[in-house]
Amino acid sequence: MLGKTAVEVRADGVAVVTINNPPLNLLSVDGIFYSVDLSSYFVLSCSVHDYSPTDAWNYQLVILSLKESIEGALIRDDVKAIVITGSRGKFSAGFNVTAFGGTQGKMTKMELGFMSIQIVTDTLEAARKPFVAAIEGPAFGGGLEIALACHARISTSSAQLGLTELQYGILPGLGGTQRLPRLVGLSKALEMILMSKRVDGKEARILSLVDTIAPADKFLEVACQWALDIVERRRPWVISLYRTDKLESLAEARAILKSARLEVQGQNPNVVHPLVCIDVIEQGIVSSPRKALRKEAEALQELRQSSTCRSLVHVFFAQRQIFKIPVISKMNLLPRKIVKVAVVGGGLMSSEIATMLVLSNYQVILKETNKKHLIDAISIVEENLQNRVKNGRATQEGLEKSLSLLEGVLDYGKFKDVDLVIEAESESLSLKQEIFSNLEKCCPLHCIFTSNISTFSVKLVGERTKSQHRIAGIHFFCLSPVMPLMEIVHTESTSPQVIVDLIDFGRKMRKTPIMVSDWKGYSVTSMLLTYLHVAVLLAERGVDVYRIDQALKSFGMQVGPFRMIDMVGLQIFVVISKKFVESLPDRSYKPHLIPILQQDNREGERSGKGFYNYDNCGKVSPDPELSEYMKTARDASNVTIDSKLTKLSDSEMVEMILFPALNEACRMISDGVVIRSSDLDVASVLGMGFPAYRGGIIYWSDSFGSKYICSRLENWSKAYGGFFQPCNYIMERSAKNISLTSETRQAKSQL
Ligand SMILES: C[C@H](O)CC(=O)SCCNC(=O)CCNC(=O)[C@H](O)C(C)(C)COP(=O)(O)OP(=O)(O)OC[C@H]1O[C@@H](n2cnc3c(N)ncnc32)[C@H](O)[C@@H]1OP(=O)(O)O
Repeated sequence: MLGKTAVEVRADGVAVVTINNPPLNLLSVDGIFYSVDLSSYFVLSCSVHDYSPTDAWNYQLVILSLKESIEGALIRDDVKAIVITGSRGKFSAGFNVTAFGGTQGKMTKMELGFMSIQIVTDTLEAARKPFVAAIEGPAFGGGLEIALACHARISTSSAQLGLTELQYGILPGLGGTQRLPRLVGLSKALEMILMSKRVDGKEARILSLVDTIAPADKFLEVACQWALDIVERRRPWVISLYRTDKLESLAEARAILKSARLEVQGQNPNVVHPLVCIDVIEQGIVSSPRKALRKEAEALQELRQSSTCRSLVHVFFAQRQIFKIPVISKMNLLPRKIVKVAVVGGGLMSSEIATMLVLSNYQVILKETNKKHLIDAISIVEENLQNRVKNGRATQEGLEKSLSLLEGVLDYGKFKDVDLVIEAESESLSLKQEIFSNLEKCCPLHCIFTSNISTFSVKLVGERTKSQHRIAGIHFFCLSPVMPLMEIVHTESTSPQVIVDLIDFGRKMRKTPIMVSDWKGYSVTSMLLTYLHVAVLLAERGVDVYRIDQALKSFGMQVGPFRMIDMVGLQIFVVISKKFVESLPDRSYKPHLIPILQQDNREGERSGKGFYNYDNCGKVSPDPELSEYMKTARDASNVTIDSKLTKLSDSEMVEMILFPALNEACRMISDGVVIRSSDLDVASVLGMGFPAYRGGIIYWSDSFGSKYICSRLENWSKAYGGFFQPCNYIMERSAKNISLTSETRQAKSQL
């Protein structure tokens, strides 16, 4: 039965309690437990079985089944110690997060307090028999918190441990705020909790989060022996909640908490849950951990109903949906191994792609036709890798290993064992078609041919081959090395196997791959470009560049648009913009300012100057000289300062810059470019730096409604041209007053 925990009492007197709620042994199956008033139940009864009318939900709430199992083991005379583990190699991935973000149910403040205090603290941690957690696979959120309350933890080296609750806008609710700092020290605990950081068993051992690591075939045995050793007093019986030896002194702790508060306020000024979490941790340190447990439960009850929580839970599930490709997912195809990748073309983009590939341990052939261009391209890869060493993200040894994976070539001689080709040549259809014909002649039959950013449809690029089934597009997002997004462009002929291979390739590159249809060469990149273009339009009409960046940062974007252009590099921005402007002139803005900056070698962060100044220590500062460039750009293009725009409030500015990007996103939904609208929420978060706590760009639109968005775009389009013209999707929905997130009548993607 779902949600059951199994108990096996061994001959040596150890009861092994196994959480058995496959596939991830979540502690609850769904949000149902929030619709039950547990507080009144637990006042009446302490046994799950006494509560017969809702026996079914008892098993929905796995933690109650766990409580029953451990209470059963505690009263048995033949049980000396208890080991808690999870079935099928997974300890527990914590609570089902669908239970969070809703406002349903009558959960009172007592309920999570009950679980945290009566079950985890008073039944488990305070038991007269020792508990040991045997951890394999994931131990996240509430799963790890149960392990923290055990008197010792044994894990495999590949186990994954973390208190990931802040990722959902809540805080650890089963005592994690109190026990983790006491086990690993306050600094480390804050780092793990505030960043929802996951560590493997090896790192957990270094942190003293686990007591020892053991091989997968022995860890349960080791845990049982450890439990018996505690009984025999050969190992310490440690109650985490009252440990103080790992905690910093009170003065140090206060200083650490103060700087953590400043940091989270600086990073995320619009969310409260990290600050609430720090308050709860502090209370445990300066007052009493038990009082803090109650505060933790109350805070969880409050936070789980917030819009931040709802948005973050939406993003969590949207991210998981992305990997589900209707039809193909059901085929159960396994990805083929990609070992060697060829990059064709020696421009800046090819060097960036080659850098990412060697960093992901792929063997790489970089092909150019011109020797000098090849040498230049390889030196850019070297420079990229050197920069990683300089800023401490890699070692010299790592750099040498990465470089050893790269080989520059001038012909196709070494393509006979290549598994994947990424063509990144300049924008000439005939050149691209010729390259694809050559690839067909020189590469093995299984090799996948892809084209990187192109204004031409992928189908057209591969037209002269007989290999349509193995042709696709790969778009690395502009900020490729930093943005964890990758687009896979499929045609109607791309085979399901190739799609599965490319999704796996994306995952191995640590990117989230989003599927888009081969549609006139425009894709998610156009959403980002529109956002950047409007920002430039406003700046050229007199709005201060740094004010624009600050307004967008305050809204929650990871970086403002001009800082982002500097990070991408003006050269790459121009290359991508040019294609966008050429193919969609009515939907793009041709920036006048950028070429003027480039004339003075202001190429962005890489050159030390762009919209900002960058010093050698990585300090970024506004440049007072920028206003001169602005003036020159205005004079050269006859653009004048627009007092209406310079008087925009910050929130009006945010809308004016983000609604056109939303407009682009809506076009992609209605044209069936993406599989589902939530894919664009993920794309905006991972590709544009849109704040996840606002749920992504489409989800966010619900806070305005289609009518408002449409009317704003219409007004701007009257004043500033077709660039702002709302698409049919928005106009139709506005006319009917339907939300932009509603899936009704959404055009179907080809997949
Ligand atoms: C009170 C407490 O303090 C609060 C909490 O416990 S909050 C919960 C903390 N837990 C987490 O953050 C774990 C989140 N999950 C994960 O990171 C990953 O699922 C994992 C690393 C555990 C496994 O990854 P992987 O093997 O790739 O499986 P994945 O596809 O992600 O998940 C399998 C299914 O479980 C679902 N799932 C995973 N974790 C879930 C969770 N915590 N709640 C609800 N559903 C979850 C996924 O959506 C997916 O559903 P689907 O099959 O319908 O698409």
